[in-house]
Amino acid sequence: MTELPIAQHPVRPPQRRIVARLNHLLASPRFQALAAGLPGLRRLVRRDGEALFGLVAGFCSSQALMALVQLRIPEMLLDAPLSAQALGRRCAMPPERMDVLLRANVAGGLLKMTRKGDFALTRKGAALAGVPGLREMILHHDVLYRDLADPVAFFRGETETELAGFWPYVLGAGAGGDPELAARYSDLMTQSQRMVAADTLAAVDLTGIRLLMDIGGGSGAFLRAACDAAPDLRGLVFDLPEVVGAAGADPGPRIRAAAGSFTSDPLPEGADAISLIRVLYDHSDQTVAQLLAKVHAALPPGGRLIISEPMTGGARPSVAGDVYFALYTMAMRTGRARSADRIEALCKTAGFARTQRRVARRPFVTSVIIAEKCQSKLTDNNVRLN
Ligand SMILES: C[S@@+](CC[C@H](N)C(=O)[O-])C[C@H]1O[C@@H](n2cnc3c(N)ncnc32)[C@H](O)[C@@H]1O
Repeated sequence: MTELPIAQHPVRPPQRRIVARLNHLLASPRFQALAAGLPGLRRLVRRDGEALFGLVAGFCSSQALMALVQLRIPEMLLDAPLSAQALGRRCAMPPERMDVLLRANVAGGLLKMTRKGDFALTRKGAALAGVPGLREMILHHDVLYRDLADPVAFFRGETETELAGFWPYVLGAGAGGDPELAARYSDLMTQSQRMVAADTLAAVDLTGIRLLMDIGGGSGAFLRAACDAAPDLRGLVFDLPEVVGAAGADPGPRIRAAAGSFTSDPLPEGADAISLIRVLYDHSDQTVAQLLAKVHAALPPGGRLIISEPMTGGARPSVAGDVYFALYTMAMRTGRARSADRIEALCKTAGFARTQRRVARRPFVTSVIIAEKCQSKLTDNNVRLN
């Protein structure tokens, strides 16, 4: 590993000197030891230390969670608490090792211990067993975990990531062309789509929309939920041929499907609103700019574009957006998680008159932006509504 030189700052303005001194003081083991004993600072030092240790140990917690999920322990505990011995027997694991696994998940807040010493689900643990798609999402993280094994190489872009192969569809129409893989991906997406659809529809008013085209709509789960919410709505799924034609694909009543690639084919006509649900973050800025321009051209005056996907926190980085989704999309190697500001800017460059952010219920599930095409055919002034 190459040793990098520590940055040198020959001349620092006074404010920076103060910040630098403070940083050096906080980094000094002597100060840390002293502060840990001082009544005023003790709590602060302990809180910082615990937070730091949480980050240091985070990968162990994630793997303890993975084992819990792989072994289906949350499902086994749904009806009643069980002992480490009983769970060990069911999972072919020595009881003392099972005890370590269970305790790690007690520390993680998913399990709790009963007075008898058995293990039971906490509220979060029960949710883990019930949230659609969460189990599948955790299980496929073994791929991302391997991709992150050499983090410096990963961040430098030197890793041949496995995740890029897991989602071959993002490489463009025709890539992969494997119906079994397409069905597996659609299944994982459909599971989590229910939550994304619910949160998107809670943030969006579909009144007045007659035909909603969901580009990259997969198996049509979002449109089914949208049609349930708006009885007069019809839907059109536009997705790659191997997704639209996957075995058993049936988007449902009032929904048609059209096969094609938004990178190389024209978009179907006639929709008065278009949705892009978890599509933009799979693609480069260039592809997104071209797609948004196509969407803008396909909409009638006043037509709306609904964008829903997890976003980064912009000036306030978040764990969901800037740790999980940013690294995930980086491992996919074709796209990136973007902030709401960035997506709005791309919409405006594509010609949209107005953009509006909608408060999403759970930003770790999705965030929503509505972009509106100008009512008249004249060029608009790019107004932002907030
Ligand atoms: C992350 S999935 C999201 C699926 C669905 N919207 C959801 O939220 O569950 C991205 C979708 O975009 C589709 N897609 C990717 N590239 C495409 C392209 N060039 N043309 C049309 N659809 C594409 C994929 O097949 C996939 O269904």
